[in-house]
Amino acid sequence: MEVIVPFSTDRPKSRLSDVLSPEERREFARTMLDDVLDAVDAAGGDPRILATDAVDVDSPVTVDDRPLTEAVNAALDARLGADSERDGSPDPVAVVMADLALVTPAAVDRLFAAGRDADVAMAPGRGGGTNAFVASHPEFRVDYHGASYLDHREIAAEVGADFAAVDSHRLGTDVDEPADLAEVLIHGEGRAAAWLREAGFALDADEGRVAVARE
Ligand SMILES: Nc1nc2c(ncn2[C@@H]2O[C@H](COP(=O)(O)OP(=O)(O)OP(=O)(O)O)[C@@H](O)[C@H]2O)c(=O)[nH]1
Ligand SMILES: C[C@H](OP(=O)(O)O)C(=O)O
Repeated sequence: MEVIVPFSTDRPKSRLSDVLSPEERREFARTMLDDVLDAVDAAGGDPRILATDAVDVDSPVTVDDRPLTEAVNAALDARLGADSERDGSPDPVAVVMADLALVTPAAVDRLFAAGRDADVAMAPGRGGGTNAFVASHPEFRVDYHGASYLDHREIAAEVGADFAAVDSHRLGTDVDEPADLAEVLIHGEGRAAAWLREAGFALDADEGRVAVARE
């Protein structure tokens, strides 16, 4: 299955600016991208990075500097279309964000399986975002930001697409804020977790909810 992986090269991960410098945020975003690409590959997916600028990586890259929603919708137009000459449904296409540092091949495989049974199968992120989905309905399009998971469920209903929620801790954990780094240190098995340890981050379980501290 083709898997579009949106990736912003322009001031990535700004919500981590209290704990990482601009150069570190670029490096960390890149390690998360590499983890996502490895998991997609290992699950038998065919990743294509949809980036705001050139990225030096072993998978194909499409550069589109429009805002996220427009760029993803252009990719969906090209793949799902509303092509009246096509027989049956379009092939499913997945969109998986590049900041899912806990993702594993098994988690991607579950997403693919759900996408074979529903017109739209979607993994919400914490806080109501949309971390990953598979769509095979010709009219499904995205509207990211805010509680986009709820908006996407509504869009699916409006176009008459069956919708399935994919309940997954690994797909549901996008790394946006310093508190999310604790999840990466607790559950991460890839390069992002190793990068954080190398950069001096460790769990801080002294008070209340487990957080991270840097040496
Ligand atoms: N192609 C593309 N990808 C984007 C864009 N904005 C964000 N992304 C990617 O979409 C995913 C979710 O991004 P966000 O967490 O909303 O934004 P971010 O830039 O990573 O982080 P913040 O600056 O903290 O909001 C990540 O994989 C980003 O790399 C964009 O304008 N275009
Ligand atoms: C792109 C956006 O990501 P978040 O800001 O929730 O990380 C969303 O999922 O709609």
